[in-house]
Amino acid sequence: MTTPRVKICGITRIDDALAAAQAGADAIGLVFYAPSPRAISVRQAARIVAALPPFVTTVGLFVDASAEQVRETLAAVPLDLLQFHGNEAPAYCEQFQRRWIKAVRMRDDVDLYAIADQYRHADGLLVDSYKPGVPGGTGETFNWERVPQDLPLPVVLAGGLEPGNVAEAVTQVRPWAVDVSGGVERMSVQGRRQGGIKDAAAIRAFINRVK
Ligand SMILES: O=C(O)c1ccccc1N[C@@H]1O[C@H](COP(=O)(O)O)[C@@H](O)[C@H]1O
Repeated sequence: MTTPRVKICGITRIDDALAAAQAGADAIGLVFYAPSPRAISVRQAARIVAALPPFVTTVGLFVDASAEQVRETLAAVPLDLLQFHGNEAPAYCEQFQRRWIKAVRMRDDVDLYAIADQYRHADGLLVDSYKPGVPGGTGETFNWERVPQDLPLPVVLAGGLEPGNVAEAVTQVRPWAVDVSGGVERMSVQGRRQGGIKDAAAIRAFINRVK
């Protein structure tokens, strides 16, 4: 089995981006979706990308954004890949002349073969948990048995991954990559995740478990 790539999503601070890179992350994700606790401004995103060492893929996450918002972001931030996490149609995703992946929220009726066919020009399918009213970053897992091994697109597994469950997830699903956000965030004293603030030790533990 190929060792899965790791994307650390929801980065909002330069120090967290550098911690992810030093721990061996293959990609970082920047959330351009205002309602998210991990939302980032274009200006801060540009600063983070400029601070990164080479060979770390920069991913811009959008949720049903206008095409203008995506274009304006691309003009200011050198993103390598776009992650569409809403209800974007294939033609919309293809218009930016940039590599892209499509997120699929695993509702009960989802047919991943049909979606892979519909989004056949994507560079990958990101499979995430379904929670009504929450487009992503749910911190919840889903039934990994629902992800077939023979999809025609690279699979990025997401949804509630953390250092304690990622090894099992990788063994079961054999994804091309894994994506984590909440599972490597700092905890408050009340035991709540601090949206957008990462925990360097948790990032290291997560990547060590995968690799
Ligand atoms: O991180 C967010 O706040 C977010 C908001 C809207 C859409 C997607 C979002 N994040 C993505 O959700 C999955 C799972 O996150 P988690 O590990 O369960 O917290 C992941 O792909 C993030 O990139």
